[in-house]
Amino acid sequence: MSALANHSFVKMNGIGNEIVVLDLRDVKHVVTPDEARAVAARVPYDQLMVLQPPRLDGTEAFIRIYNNDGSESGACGNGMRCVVRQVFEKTGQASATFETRAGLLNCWQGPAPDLYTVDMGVPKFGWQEIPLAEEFRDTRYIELQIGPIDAPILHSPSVVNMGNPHAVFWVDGDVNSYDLERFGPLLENHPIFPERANITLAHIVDRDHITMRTWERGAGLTKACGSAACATAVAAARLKRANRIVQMTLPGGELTIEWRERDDHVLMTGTATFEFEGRFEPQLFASVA
Ligand SMILES: N[C@@H](CCC[C@H](N)C(=O)O)C(=O)O
Repeated sequence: MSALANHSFVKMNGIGNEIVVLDLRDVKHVVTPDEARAVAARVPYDQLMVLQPPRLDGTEAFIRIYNNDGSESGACGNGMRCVVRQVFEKTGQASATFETRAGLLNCWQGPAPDLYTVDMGVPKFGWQEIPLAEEFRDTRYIELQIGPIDAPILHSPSVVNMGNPHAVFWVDGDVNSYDLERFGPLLENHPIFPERANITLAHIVDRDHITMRTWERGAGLTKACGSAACATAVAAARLKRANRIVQMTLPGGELTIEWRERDDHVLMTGTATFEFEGRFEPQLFASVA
């Protein structure tokens, strides 16, 4: 029987990004793609954040991040804030370090009681780090052969790795006026992205404010993608079109992103909302590997 049978979970959201938090620190079990998809069929989520026993001294947990298609990612900003809130409410802590596949993340409560900040680390810009399938010396803009997509503005994204791959397409005006549902999957799976990519449309309102919308790798259209907000803020600052502290407006809410001058770390601040707790019925995993 699956180790997840009868296990408790918590449903949360990070400004509308649907998150399930599953604390498996008491169980030696790595969730399989089939189990991740079975959980999504029972409790629809964008990302499943699984806490595994810590592998390093001084860390709270090793976090595995699953998209609802069963694939794994190195980063999920909104999901991390949900994990942080859960852990802090249980332990009374106000700061902690977590390990992810992309590295160590320092997290803390603040600057207001309902806000959580995650240090998302240092962005990467090298074409092999994103990764891209071929060499681009300058990743502030890359020329993409997009093919049959009938959207002429979608051609030169900025690309950034924020623990996961991101392509940011700069658009004028309302980010909702583009058919992201149609061309998101084509761009996510474009051959230039060997590990696929998260696809964002972003509009720079002014140097302190950006609006954006994301088609997520492995999850589709979501109300918010925290790592995409970080990638977008950093890409805009790299192009000298925005300041290093910016307000990001996503369909699900607001995030503040700071690309810290002194060490190039990206700090993401926003809320994390509790929805409900539950327990998985054993039969959910009956036919699962
Ligand atoms: N919603 C997330 C990003 C989740 C992972 C992403 N879909 C990927 O596969 O890289 C966020 O808030 O960062």
